[in-house]
Amino acid sequence: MNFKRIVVKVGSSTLSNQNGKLNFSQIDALSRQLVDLKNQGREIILVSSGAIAAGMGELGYANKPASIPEQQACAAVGQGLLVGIYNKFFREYGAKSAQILITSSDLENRNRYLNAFNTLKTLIDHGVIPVINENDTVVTNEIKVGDNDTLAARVSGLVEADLLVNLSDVSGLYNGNPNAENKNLKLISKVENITEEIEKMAGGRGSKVGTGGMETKIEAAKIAVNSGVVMIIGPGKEKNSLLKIVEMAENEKFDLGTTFLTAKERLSKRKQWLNFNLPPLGKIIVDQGAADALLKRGKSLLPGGIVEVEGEFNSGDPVTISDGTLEIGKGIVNYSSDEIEKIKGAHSNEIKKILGYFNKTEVIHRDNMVIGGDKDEY
Ligand SMILES: Nc1ncnc2c1ncn2[C@@H]1O[C@H](COP(=O)(O)OP(=O)(O)O)[C@@H](O)[C@H]1O
Ligand SMILES: N[C@@H](CCC(=O)OP(=O)(O)O)C(=O)O
Repeated sequence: MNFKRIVVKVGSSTLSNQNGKLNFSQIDALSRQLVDLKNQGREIILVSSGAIAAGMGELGYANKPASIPEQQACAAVGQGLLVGIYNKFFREYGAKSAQILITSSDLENRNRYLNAFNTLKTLIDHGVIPVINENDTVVTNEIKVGDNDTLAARVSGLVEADLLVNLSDVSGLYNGNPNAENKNLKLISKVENITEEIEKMAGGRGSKVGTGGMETKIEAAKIAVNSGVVMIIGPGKEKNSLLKIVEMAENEKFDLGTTFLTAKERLSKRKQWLNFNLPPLGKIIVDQGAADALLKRGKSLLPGGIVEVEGEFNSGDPVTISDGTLEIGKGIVNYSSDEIEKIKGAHSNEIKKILGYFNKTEVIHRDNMVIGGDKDEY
């Protein structure tokens, strides 16, 4: 396998000490390895946490402050410091870098999503290593859950990366939380399917500076593998671990960390955006016939198969599709929740009579839909 385009995510716990002071040897070693990978002819994007941790030291906090505004203040102070340090090391090793601050809601907006792609692609074409972090000043949820893991996965789908390496303070995913003083834990070296059993293994954060723990890394792995990107969780602090991980992955070995394999083909960029970046605003529940048509026969959703509508949404909004028990997909609707309430169960040629006007035959067209079990879409 050839991994040309690689996204590397590094956690706060790898870049800083428990007291919030930055670990310069670690940042130096990471920068050197990133430039080595670039000099091997690869395209590299770094998603780096560590702004809050860097700011903690600067503003005199020994522990992560409890309030979100204080954490945001730390991030604002720390982000500049962090990027300055990366810049220094990258320049020393002969590479250029750029700062990109981005939030999940930026990626929900189709134009911003495509703008982010265009900027990243142009930077890569110039041989620059983009350094991405969440724009912590304007978000609160991401700070609470440590969304850089999922942000890195979304970015890896956005740029159509071949590999996402998530460097952490653990060697990979264990069959239990090492934080909970579990003994005799086993490292899972390869995950072919992210089953419920795998999800249950993941617990919360392990250090005073990390956020989200293994839970957010498993969520990230789901996004990555469904976007056609292999993801590896590996030890950030082990000497030359990043170089070793990339070499190992190219040789299809599984000696270091945990590798999440891609089971399916990459979703198209538009379907990735719909599936992983757009939060649903409502739910449409369909009958068994419609569920079968969507799951097995690649059909669009017509009003006749709809039994229930939940939430309030407009035409053009994203919704989930459920068979009443399980979520079977996601799509963008051609009718509002009020309109669907009126036309549900009806034949498409009755829409005009019921509403007094006609928009589209389908409530959700196949092109605007991602269905979980539908192999040809992955
Ligand atoms: N099953 C598990 N296997 C490995 N680590 C786990 C597991 N469950 C929870 N963890 C915790 O997740 C931590 C890594 O996540 P986190 O603290 O957010 O670090 P980072 O800053 O690298 O994102 C580990 O230190 C570990 O304590
Ligand atoms: N944006 C925050 C990091 C949030 C986060 O995801 O942290 P981590 O779990 O260390 O990757 C910061 O730079 O401090």
